[in-house]
Amino acid sequence: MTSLPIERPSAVTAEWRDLFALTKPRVMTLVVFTGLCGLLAAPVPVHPVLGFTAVLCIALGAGAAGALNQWYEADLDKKMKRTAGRPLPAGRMEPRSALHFGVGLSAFSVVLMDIATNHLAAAILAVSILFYVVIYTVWLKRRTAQNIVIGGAAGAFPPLIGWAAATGDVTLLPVLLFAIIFLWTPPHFWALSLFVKSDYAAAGVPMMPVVAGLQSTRRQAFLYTLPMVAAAIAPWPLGLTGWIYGAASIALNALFLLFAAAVLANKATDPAKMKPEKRLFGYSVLYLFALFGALVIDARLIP
Ligand code: HEM
Ligand SMILES: CC(C)=CCC/C(C)=C/CC/C(C)=C/COP(=O)(O)OP(=O)(O)O
Repeated sequence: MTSLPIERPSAVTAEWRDLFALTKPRVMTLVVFTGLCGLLAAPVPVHPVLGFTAVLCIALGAGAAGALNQWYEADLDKKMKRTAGRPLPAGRMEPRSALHFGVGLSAFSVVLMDIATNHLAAAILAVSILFYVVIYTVWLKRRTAQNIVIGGAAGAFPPLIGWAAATGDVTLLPVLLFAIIFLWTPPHFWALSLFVKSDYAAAGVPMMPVVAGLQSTRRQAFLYTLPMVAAAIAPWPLGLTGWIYGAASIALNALFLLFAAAVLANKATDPAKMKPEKRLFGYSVLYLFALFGALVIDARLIP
């Protein structure tokens, strides 16, 4: 019997795959989606080529920031099960290549955004990259359990960038979109950190459950959920959106509150018994996709 030849990826394919992995593609889908929604929710017609270029710049900038984050924290990533297989800790890539890739792509995304749209959008993109790399990764992540509260602001900028790219300015609605993601980040991340606490403890990263304990983290995640719900519903009573967004946001936020309350009520210390935490984390991702999707449907369907 003849055996079939095993297909191995060529070295070149494997290198491209690692460069792509350096951009944290799964997490960045939501970053890019919220940026796209900020652009589409703006009350101005946007030329498709310009819109596409703006969203591409957000994707490139976010990916570049992800690469710089991985360049800086390869030592931490090596100590955690979830991240040990990344290109740098696994030794499949030279740190210098990741640094050049991250710096080059950051500069390219900001310059292209500036040429294609306007100074404001390019400036906010540059601030987001710097915020994630310098404020979060270099400064706060290893120093304080408030790292993701302050540093997490980086991930809240994309809708502002999209809106600014379309209109050249920033008004109340995009500021509320920023606030929603800013307040969403603690329940999103702390839900996850509750059931991967041991990973962070092993790496010596002062994430909230490691520093303040499980119950305090559950309480704080719930406390951020309350203003998040208010910020997420506010655009409708303020007259900034129509009823489609209003109805969707009430339903989505009611469910978020319910899941966050279930986490608050859970007293488990064993990750195997943290179903409510896993559910809240999974739902947090779905929630943001659905909320921003509803915003665009509302903005485009209701004149
Ligand atoms: C500092 C703030 C944040 C931290 C520390 C954080 C951390 C994490 C971690 C550790 C994961 C799971 C593992 C992974 O796929 O790498 C994750 C998943 C995810 N995060 Fe966040 N996150 C933050 C903010 C955000 C923001 C602002 C967004 C987008 C708006 C986002 C979108 C996602 C998505 C879509 C996933 C699921 C990825 C998948 O399916 O694998 N995160 N986050
Ligand atoms: C436009 C632009 C520049 C956007 C930036 C997007 C941004 C800040 C996203 C934050 C989400 C993210 C990848 C968190 C991971 O935290 P971590 O680095 O602690 O996670 P890890 O443990 O998986 O490395």
